[in-house]
Amino acid sequence: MPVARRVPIARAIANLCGMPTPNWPAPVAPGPVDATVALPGSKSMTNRALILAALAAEPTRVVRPLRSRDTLLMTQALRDLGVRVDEEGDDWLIAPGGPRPLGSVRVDVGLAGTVMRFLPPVAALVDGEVTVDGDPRARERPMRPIIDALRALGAEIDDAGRGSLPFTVRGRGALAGGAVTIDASGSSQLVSGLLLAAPRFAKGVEVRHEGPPVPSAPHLEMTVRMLREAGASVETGDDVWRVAPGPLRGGESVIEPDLSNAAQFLGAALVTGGRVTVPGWPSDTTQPGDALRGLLARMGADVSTGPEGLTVRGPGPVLGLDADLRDVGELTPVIAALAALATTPSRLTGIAHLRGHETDRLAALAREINALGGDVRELPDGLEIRPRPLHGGLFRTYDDHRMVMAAAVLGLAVEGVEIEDVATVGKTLPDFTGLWTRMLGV
Ligand SMILES: O=C(O)C1=C[C@@H](OP(=O)(O)O)[C@@H](O)[C@H](O)C1
Ligand SMILES: C=C(OP(=O)(O)O)C(=O)O
Repeated sequence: MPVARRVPIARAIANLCGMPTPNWPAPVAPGPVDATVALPGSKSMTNRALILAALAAEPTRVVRPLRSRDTLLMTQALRDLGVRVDEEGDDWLIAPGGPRPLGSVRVDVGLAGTVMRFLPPVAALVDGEVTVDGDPRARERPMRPIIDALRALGAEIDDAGRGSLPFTVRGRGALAGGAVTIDASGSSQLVSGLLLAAPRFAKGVEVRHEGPPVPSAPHLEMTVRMLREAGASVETGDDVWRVAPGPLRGGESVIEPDLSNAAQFLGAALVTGGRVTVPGWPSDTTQPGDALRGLLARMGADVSTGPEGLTVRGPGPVLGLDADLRDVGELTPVIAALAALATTPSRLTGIAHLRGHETDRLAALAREINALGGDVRELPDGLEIRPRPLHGGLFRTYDDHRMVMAAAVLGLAVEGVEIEDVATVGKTLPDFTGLWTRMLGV
């Protein structure tokens, strides 16, 4: 029986017996892929749009948002703060006027960086007590700089001295705001979170970064652009961002397809010598996934854009890559998987902050690719990957959606790759296995 057919039957039996979901056998590509893959909305844009809408003075329609664990956690968290979020067809409608006065509530951020960093500044505007917590791993992700910054801006936060989740924000219905200096080298989201809520701080905010470089520059541009589109006045300089106080507009916030989630599908074209088109690729975007055009071209792909979208073809061997991925860190797991299948070595640097992501991604990628026979060496801020023939085996995923995506890319070319807890991919792409098997025609 073909590998892909076994999966639903095994899962159905396991579900019926109350057993844990079995590992997912990653399908080997039956030949060069030839597919068009329409992708759901961007996680990063959806969660920014929701925060801005919650703080706006007018109703907002978020058009074609992503529905996944991270964005559903955000809608629930905002509802917990008294914000009204309604479904209308594919869209979400957010009513103005929130957050509202509360007694005390608990908010679950799961493992979502965007929720754990974007929500607390909104909680500081609430008249009430908001306890913020998440998955066990969420308690290890960097939070201290934003807790300290919110305190410096006037918030009362009880974190029992931990500097991490869980903590309680005791809001008084308003926040003074003002100037603050933070070290955001651990995550750009620490800056984005402060900026997104700042139009509602009495004095707005000036955030200055001091420390090693801030990662994920495009995500900061996304924050600034979406704030400006919502009517905020934002000034930027070298490692400094200023947001003036003022009302936010509502209206329509149209969510682009998630370009970071295109990585594995476009990568499949390269690995199999086929063709994949992603429709609706924006011509002007702040999404870091847009960098895939250049990165995949350097790895040997033929990349073109047209009215049908972005098309990647794999005309020859996969080439290794020497690249600083600091700006586009979330692309690393899939790029590392492609590098493990390449014909020449790769060196990926500038990504020390990935050790604070869903899991320590540098350690996890090295361990799991090496468990399949690979040759990956951890650097303090990256990975060195030398191609070696791989074999099948279990690929553990550590609650990390992008580890699932990386494993699926390896499985295209390596017989017998079993992906642990494939459902964890639902953090940003719940229909991943459906999209993947349809792309492959298996
Ligand atoms: O602001 C955002 O939407 C994001 C910023 C980045 O975080 P880091 O700067 O912590 O890498 C990125 O990795 C994450 O997936 C989404
Ligand atoms: C790092 C990521 O997520 P988060 O928003 O939880 O930081 C990611 O999606 O790769």
